[in-house]
Amino acid sequence: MTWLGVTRMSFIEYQDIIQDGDTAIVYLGHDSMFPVTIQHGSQTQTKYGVMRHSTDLIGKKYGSKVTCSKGGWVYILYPTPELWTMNLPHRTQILYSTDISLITMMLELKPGSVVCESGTGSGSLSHAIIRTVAPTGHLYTVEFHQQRAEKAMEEFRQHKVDHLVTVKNQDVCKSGFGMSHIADAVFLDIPSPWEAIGHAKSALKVEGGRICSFSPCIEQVQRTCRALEGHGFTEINTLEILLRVHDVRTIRLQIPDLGKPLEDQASPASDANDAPKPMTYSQDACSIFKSGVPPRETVGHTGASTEPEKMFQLKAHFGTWTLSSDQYFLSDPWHVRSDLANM
Ligand SMILES: C[S@@+](CC[C@H](N)C(=O)[O-])C[C@H]1O[C@@H](n2cnc3c(N)ncnc32)[C@H](O)[C@@H]1O
Repeated sequence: MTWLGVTRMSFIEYQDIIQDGDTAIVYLGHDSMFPVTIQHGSQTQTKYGVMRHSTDLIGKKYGSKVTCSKGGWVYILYPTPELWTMNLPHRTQILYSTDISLITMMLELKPGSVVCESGTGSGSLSHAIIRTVAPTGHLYTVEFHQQRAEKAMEEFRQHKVDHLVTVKNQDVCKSGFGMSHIADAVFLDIPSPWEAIGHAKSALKVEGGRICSFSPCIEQVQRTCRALEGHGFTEINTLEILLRVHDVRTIRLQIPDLGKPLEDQASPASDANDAPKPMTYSQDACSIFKSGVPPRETVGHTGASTEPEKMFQLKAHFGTWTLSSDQYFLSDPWHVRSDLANM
């Protein structure tokens, strides 16, 4: 993409040099980052002092260590969908990268895929989908809250991915996605997904489309599963993904004293009548190991709440269906479901 003769930053193509108009991520540490729009003449305050965009940022390489006015330093990072998810302005609850990775895999998204999504929310998942389906695929995302739809479109333009996404401001349960039989995949993150299953089916391609609906409550999951079954979806699964981060610890273990090696012993036979001796350990000799220790407790949710005390149980469920003329088949082509035929 070109702008005034130079390549402009885009969330789907890496660019080396920080330029006026870019969205960059200011990295102060693993738990301390924020996004900034680079602008000639602007400045950004950090706890390490001020950064002047014209002199400290524009023209520098992404990944550079930038020293602020009080002497401390930060890194300026190129924005990826993962970094955006960690730093975006929240207008709603959002999906995080753990769930996004499972959703991307189970929906079999790839470059060229056509995807329908609702609701757009804060655009966290949308950015990841757009990066995956680029450069030839497309995301159609439906959001019934007007300001959220407008803000998402503005961000897609700013991030130079607007040619890969269409935002529609409508109620997906009433008006659907506004297309028929072209989507490879549909994703739902709305309070009443069961009301949108019929529209999702109409949007999906005639054979082999996949759908995923993400819900925090098991009652929502049950209603959606029933709706999926009723509309002829097959292979319906309910999945939960739990992230287990291992702490790396350094452990010192004493080395047991195993005696002399056999070849150094005068005569192995001389020890034959000796009773077994208790294991002894050398006082000084230790081996140092690195060990991965799993957490004692695993947080039972990975999305829908950023506050640990609000622990929702999250379920994502997936269904695939294939349709051939007037009959529905399971994905095993030998097995025709007679109860779904003629639906
Ligand atoms: C939890 S947020 C989605 C977050 C999004 N997945 C993300 O990662 O940023 C749910 C969104 O769905 C929208 N929504 C709820 N019901 C809807 C409907 N029937 N049609 C369209 N949008 C709807 C809400 O306005 C809200 O913005």
